[in-house]
Amino acid sequence: MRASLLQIDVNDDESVNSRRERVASLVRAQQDSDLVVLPELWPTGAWAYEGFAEEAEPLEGPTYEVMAKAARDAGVWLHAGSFVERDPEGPLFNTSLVFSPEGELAAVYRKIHRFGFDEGEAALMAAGGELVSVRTPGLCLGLATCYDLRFPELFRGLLDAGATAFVIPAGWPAKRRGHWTLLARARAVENQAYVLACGTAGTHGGVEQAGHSIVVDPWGEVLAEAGPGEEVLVVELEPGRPEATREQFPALKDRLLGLAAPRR
Ligand SMILES: O=C(O)CCC(=O)C(=O)O
Repeated sequence: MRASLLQIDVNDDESVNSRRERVASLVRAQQDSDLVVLPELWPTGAWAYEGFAEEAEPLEGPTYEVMAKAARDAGVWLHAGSFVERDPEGPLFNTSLVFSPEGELAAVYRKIHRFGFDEGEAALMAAGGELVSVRTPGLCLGLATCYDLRFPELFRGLLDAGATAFVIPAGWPAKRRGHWTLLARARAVENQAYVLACGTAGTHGGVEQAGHSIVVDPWGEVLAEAGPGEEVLVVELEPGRPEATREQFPALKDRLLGLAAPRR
C-alpha cells in the first residue's frame, strides 16, 4: 500500500483559490498511490488567524468540492487535510475530510484539542467532540490534527476503535520540531500503529513551519521523513504489519484500565 504525504508550502503571498487549484493538481498526480494525505488548514494557513472568519466555508464548500473531484480523478483515498469550516449554527471548526477513491465523503473529523491557550485557534474555533476512524481496504485510519498529537489518551481511544494507522495533518512550527518527531514516534510505539504526520512548509502568519513530515512504522522506526521545503513524501506501508507487531510483542495486552488514583 503506497501513501503520498503532500507537504505543501503555505505562505501569505499565494491566494486561497490558487493554492486550492495547485494542491488539487498535486493530488491528481498521485495516481500511483493508494492514500494521499494533506496538511492542516492548508487553504488559509494554520497560523493566519486573521483570515479564518473571512475564509471559512460550509462543510460542502469549495475545498470539499475540489478535493472530492481530485480524489476521484486520481482514484485514491484522500485525507484532504483540514480547512476552516463554518457550521450553520455559527461556530468555526478545524475540520478534516476523508474521501474514497470514488470521491465519496468517507469521514469528517473536527479537531478536538485547539491550540493557543485561550488565544488564536483556541479563541476563534469550537472544539470537536468525536473520535473518528475510517476503514480502508488496507488500514483502519484513526484521525487526529496537529496539537492532538500531544494527547495520548485520544490515540488510545482511536486504538480501541480499531485504528492501525494514525493520520495527522499539521501546521507545526519550526521552533518545536523536536517535539513533533518525538511525539510522532511515541504515538507509533505505544500503540503499535503506523503514524503518517503531514505538516506544512514555508512561513505564514509570521510563523515558520517545521516541514519534516514523517512516517513511522508500528515498531517506531522512521520509514520516511521530508526536509523543510515543499515535498511529496512517498512511502510503502504493509497492511497487517500493525497486527503482526502486536502479536509478536503483545504489550497492549498488558494495559491496566481503570487504575485507581493514588491515596493521599
Ligand atoms: O503543539 C504544538 O507545539 C503545535 C500545535 C499547533 O501548531 C496546532 O495545533 O496548530
